[in-house]
Amino acid sequence: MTVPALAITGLRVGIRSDEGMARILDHIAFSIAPGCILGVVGESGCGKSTLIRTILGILPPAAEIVAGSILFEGEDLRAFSEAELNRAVRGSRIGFVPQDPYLALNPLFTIGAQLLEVMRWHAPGERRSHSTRLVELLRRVQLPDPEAALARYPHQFSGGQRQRLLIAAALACSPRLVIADEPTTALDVTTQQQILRLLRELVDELGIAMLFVTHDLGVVAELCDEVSVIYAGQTVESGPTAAMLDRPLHPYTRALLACHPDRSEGFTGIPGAVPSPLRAPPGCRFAPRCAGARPACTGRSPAPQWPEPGRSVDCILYEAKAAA
Ligand SMILES: Nc1ncnc2c1ncn2[C@@H]1O[C@H](COP(=O)(O)OP(=O)(O)OP(=O)(O)O)[C@@H](O)[C@H]1O
Repeated sequence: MTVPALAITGLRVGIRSDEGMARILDHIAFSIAPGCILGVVGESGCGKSTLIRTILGILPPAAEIVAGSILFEGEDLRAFSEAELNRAVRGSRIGFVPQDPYLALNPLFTIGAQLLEVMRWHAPGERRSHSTRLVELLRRVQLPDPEAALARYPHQFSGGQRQRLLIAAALACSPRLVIADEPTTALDVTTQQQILRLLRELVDELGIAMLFVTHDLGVVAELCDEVSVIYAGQTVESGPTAAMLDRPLHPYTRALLACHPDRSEGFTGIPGAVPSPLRAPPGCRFAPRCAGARPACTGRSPAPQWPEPGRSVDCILYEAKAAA
């Protein structure tokens, strides 16, 4: 059996505040096989950034992992020291593509200086061999005139070209997992399509796994093999993309789809807002916004159900169906 590139189970992250300890992530679970792209979807405030920070080991001081495991290629990331994560995981075995290509590059240094520094930090070696590999990478991400690009500054590239540079930076140390944080949000639609196509090609060609975090189900439909939907810090539904978009099970996934202009007849929003983890409602956190909520939904958290092979849903309505 193939070892998943990333397997997360029962992940809980708490955050201390003046109002007490809040569960910012609660019962997060998913896994990603090599060569697969998993989309993690949720509205703003659902905990997507916290999830990324937890995996990369860069939570703010007030936050801590309370329970669960994060296995990266079978190794428990929670057991790694800060120095090991820094030297051998972040930016090397796990690459990262940030959201905003305009902010992520330092305007004062050339592309060559910035990207070669990343490569030297993780793999000290001869400058010339790093340069050769970097030029190959820039060619692979379809950046025009890659040799000349090394001597240029970030402002001399378009947004799409900067995102290609950041993808090259994420791949520079041959990662086994790439985490992409809404990498196309700041781009126009045509450039977005080109970047999505490039990411798909790279994953297929290199056999790496990708965790693609987004609020956009349209992007998920185009790119991802599997989807995990999170709401208020909890995984509510996971499964293969096509099945989930055709037959969403959880009321939140259905509501998200109904908000998408390409996938709904009349545009409807979801009433209310994602609750702060400090004031999370009891029971199912989506219940106050759910059209199908029953009194039992606020009494306790739903247990995960597997109504079809490869699909999971955390909703009391499916517990009743399973028991029938
Ligand atoms: N340091 C912190 N202290 C207190 N609450 C926090 C902290 N960081 C995040 N939160 C809260 O945790 C929840 C999840 O935040 P997070 O930034 O992970 O969401 P997100 O899905 O990434 O949102 P967005 O898409 O807007 O970036 C939010 O309610 C946020 O206010």
